Amino acid sequence: MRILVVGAGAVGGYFGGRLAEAGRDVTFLVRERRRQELKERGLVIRSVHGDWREAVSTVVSGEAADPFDLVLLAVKAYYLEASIRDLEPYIGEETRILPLLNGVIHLDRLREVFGEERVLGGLCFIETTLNAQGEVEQYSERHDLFYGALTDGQQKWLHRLDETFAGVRAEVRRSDDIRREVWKKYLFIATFSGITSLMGSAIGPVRETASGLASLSRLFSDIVTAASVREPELVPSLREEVWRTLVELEPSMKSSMLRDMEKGTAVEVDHLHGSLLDLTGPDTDLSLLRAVVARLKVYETVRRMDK
Ligand SMILES: NC(=O)C1=CN([C@@H]2O[C@H](COP(=O)(O)OP(=O)(O)OC[C@H]3O[C@@H](n4cnc5c(N)ncnc54)[C@H](OP(=O)(O)O)[C@@H]3O)[C@@H](O)[C@H]2O)C=CC1
Ligand SMILES: CC(C)(CO)C(=O)C(=O)O
Repeated sequence: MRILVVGAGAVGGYFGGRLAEAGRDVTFLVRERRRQELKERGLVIRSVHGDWREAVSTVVSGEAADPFDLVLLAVKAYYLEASIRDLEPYIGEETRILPLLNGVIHLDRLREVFGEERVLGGLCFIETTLNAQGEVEQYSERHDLFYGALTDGQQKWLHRLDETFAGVRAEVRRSDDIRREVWKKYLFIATFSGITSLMGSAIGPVRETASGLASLSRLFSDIVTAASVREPELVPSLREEVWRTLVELEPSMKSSMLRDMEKGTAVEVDHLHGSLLDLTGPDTDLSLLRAVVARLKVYETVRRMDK
């Protein structure tokens, strides 16, 4: 199986690195700056599960390569359109794309561009970031990746993924209902990234403060209300389970969005939170969700003004 990992960042670098570590045939689609970094230092993973450093194969869009069997897509949502253009030459008739982005609307877009059969369902739970040296740093234990079929036709293809991930140093699981898992993660991450970014804090202190906990609860309720417009049966059925996850999270846990804000990089506000507001009209009372969008938009404005 020839694998193309699009984005050698916090997520792609980690799971792509673990696949390469297990001897799989992995190439990273990168841009020029990242290629230089990887050339000089190799791909470096610093993790509670064991560090790893190795030279990796890279391709920069435009360079010739045969179509790949599997594309692991791990870019931020604001680079989705550019990455679609960049990876198009490497997609063949039999290629399957496994996206690991948070959220859901990228799936609509990928299916529109590449066709429903090519796009699998996927997601991950991992707390990683790229440090100033371009190394993947992992902060907590979880390194879980879920994949599954979004169409009946994809079911027969999944055994190839089972084989590909066998023996890889990560918790990789096939899901029989990946759509449910993707939405569960979306409700969770929209709330978790929203509240930690709004409060500028890990989750523990938010829950420890009465008004912080009330805001967390209100934001979750707003997100469930908005998401239910699109998925009226599935979303309410996930409510209890996702809330339990939010109240049981390790107190020190921060979202990747908050980490991005601490680094001063862009945030996936339109993809994760704005798209939820788009599902409802302007009169729907979603005050906490609107406050999160406003906070993140102001952050983006300040970034632009500082440049
Ligand atoms: N980090 C985390 O802990 C988690 C993140 N996620 C989700 O995973 C997704 C990826 O996030 P994350 O890995 O943190 O993001 P990062 O910014 O760390 O990594 C994304 C990488 O993609 C590269 N990239 C972007 N566009 C292209 C392109 N056209 N061609 C080649 N490379 C490209 C960027 O490279 P360049 O340097 O050139 O810009 C960057 O290295 C997001 O949707 C995020 O929400 C999900 C779970 C956990
Ligand atoms: C919460 C976490 C770390 C779990 O994967 C995540 O998805 C994110 O912060 O983007």
